[in-house]
Amino acid sequence: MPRFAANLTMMFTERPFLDRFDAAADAGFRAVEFLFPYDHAPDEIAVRLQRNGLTQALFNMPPGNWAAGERGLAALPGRFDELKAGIATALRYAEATGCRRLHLMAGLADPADPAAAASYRDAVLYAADALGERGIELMLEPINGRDMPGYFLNGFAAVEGLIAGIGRPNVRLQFDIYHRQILHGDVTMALRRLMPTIGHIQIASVPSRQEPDGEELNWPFLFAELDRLGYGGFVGCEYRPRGRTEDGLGWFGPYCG
Ligand SMILES: O=C(O)[C@@H](O)C(=O)CO
Ligand SMILES: [Mg+2]
Repeated sequence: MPRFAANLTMMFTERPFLDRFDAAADAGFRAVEFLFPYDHAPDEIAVRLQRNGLTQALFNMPPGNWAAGERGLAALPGRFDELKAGIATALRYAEATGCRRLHLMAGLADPADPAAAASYRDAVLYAADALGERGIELMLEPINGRDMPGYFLNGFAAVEGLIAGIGRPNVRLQFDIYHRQILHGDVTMALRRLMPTIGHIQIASVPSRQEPDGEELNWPFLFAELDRLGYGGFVGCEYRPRGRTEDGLGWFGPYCG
């Protein structure tokens, strides 16, 4: 049975961030993920995890100035020092929370620009080694250009090629099924082919990005497929509930507990 992680950036937003840990545990989740923890001290988050018996499945490294529209620094030439400082910050949070996976966002840049491509590769190598020393996996996630126009990592092929050629076993694919379906479709065959490189999976219905309980994809089939493929990682519930989060958890009933 897949191990689902509630995404606390999108779910349980009826409550302040730190209270969402309690709500996720009350709803039956044993793991959580979120985009960014940096508005709160590492220990505050660790306390919420511990008191609820939750595992921190994943979070993102600092993305630059998110409020100003930045979506990562890795592919931005000239931002390497800031990127390194962000990785050091993320590692402090990973240590406090016991998190074994960190996502490095690429940023808004033209994938055909050689300077952006070189910057991205250097950033991935640096992050891979910094995380690898601590036994942490580095996640790279293709994101569709409708949700994030201008994002550097806007297709699966580039990530697949990078992971295959970079020679760092802790660099893994963050396979967000929502983005995959919008970008390329063929979700099941991609899961089968890419399973050896997948370090984390995320889900949301397509196209609404709401509960994984309908629309384009057959969720019970996909969840059973993850079991057939022997996927042992987490499945992040990165969706925006249609209404109150708890009211939309009918899909989770068979997998809870
Ligand atoms: O799919 C997404 O958007 C996220 O996983 C993310 O990390 C960036 O927003
Ligand atoms: Mg995602």
